[in-house]
Amino acid sequence: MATAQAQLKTHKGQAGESLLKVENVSLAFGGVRALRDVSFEIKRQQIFSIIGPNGAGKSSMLNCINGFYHPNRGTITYKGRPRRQMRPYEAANQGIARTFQNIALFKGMSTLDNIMTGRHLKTKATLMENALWLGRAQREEMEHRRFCEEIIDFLEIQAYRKTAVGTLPYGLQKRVELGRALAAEPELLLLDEPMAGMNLEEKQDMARFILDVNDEFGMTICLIEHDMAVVMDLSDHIVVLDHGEKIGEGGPDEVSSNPRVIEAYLGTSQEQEA
Ligand SMILES: Nc1ncnc2c1ncn2[C@@H]1O[C@H](COP(=O)(O)OP(=O)(O)OP(=O)(O)O)[C@@H](O)[C@H]1O
Repeated sequence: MATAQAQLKTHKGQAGESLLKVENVSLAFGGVRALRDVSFEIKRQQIFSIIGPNGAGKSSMLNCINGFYHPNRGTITYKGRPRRQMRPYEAANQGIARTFQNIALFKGMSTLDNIMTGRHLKTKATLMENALWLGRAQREEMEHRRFCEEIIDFLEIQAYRKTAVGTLPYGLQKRVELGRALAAEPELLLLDEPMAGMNLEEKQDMARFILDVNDEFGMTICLIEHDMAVVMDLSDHIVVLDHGEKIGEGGPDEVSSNPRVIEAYLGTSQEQEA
């Protein structure tokens, strides 16, 4: 039987192939233009970051990618298939998983049970089979449990597997949320501010897990993050948004020396950190 780690690797694809292409995407909420004609491409096995000041349109972009929002204009091509509109469950079915800026876990449920909810879309047994607890439902449940236990080992949260997540420190809750996203066996993992609210040690742990997920499973990761040290350390490629517009992109060196990016964002974020 394949281990969870082997299963997570099977989606690897060819490094450097286009996984997601965003072309001329615009999105407005009434008079607010959240995204204006934004284009970029995420390649397989990249760690790709979207940065920019508050209100720049970063979360709106993630919401377009995973089908929460539908762009007014433009196209998103995922695994070679262009689409204007995609519903969140379709995006999830096709291998896009996401964590949220504000943790979205079931606080009263254990770590294991929260991670198990990430396997929901992998369930093939019918409602009736589940209700009557027939053979296939039992086998699936055991298989999902084994998969989730292996994710728990990988994320080093064995000690908390039966603990209600609401009682865990913030950094560990974020790790459980990552575990739940991994349980869906995604090909594209969207992380919305994975380090927000963490202390230095928690940030270092999370950075290590993001790198391991990318290295060991070849998983493509797109993240939004305000901690520039983390972004510059982790990213292969960065896109910078400001007022809904793309104002720069490239590798960490290219982006951090781009005068437009420094003026709109890095200057202020560096001042805030000083
Ligand atoms: N559901 C919505 N309804 C109305 N306006 C929205 C909605 N979602 C986002 N906006 C607006 O779109 C713009 C971009 O917001 P978005 O949350 O995408 O920015 P962001 O870069 O993620 O910001 P932050 O770093 O503060 O999270 C903002 O002006 C915001 O108020």
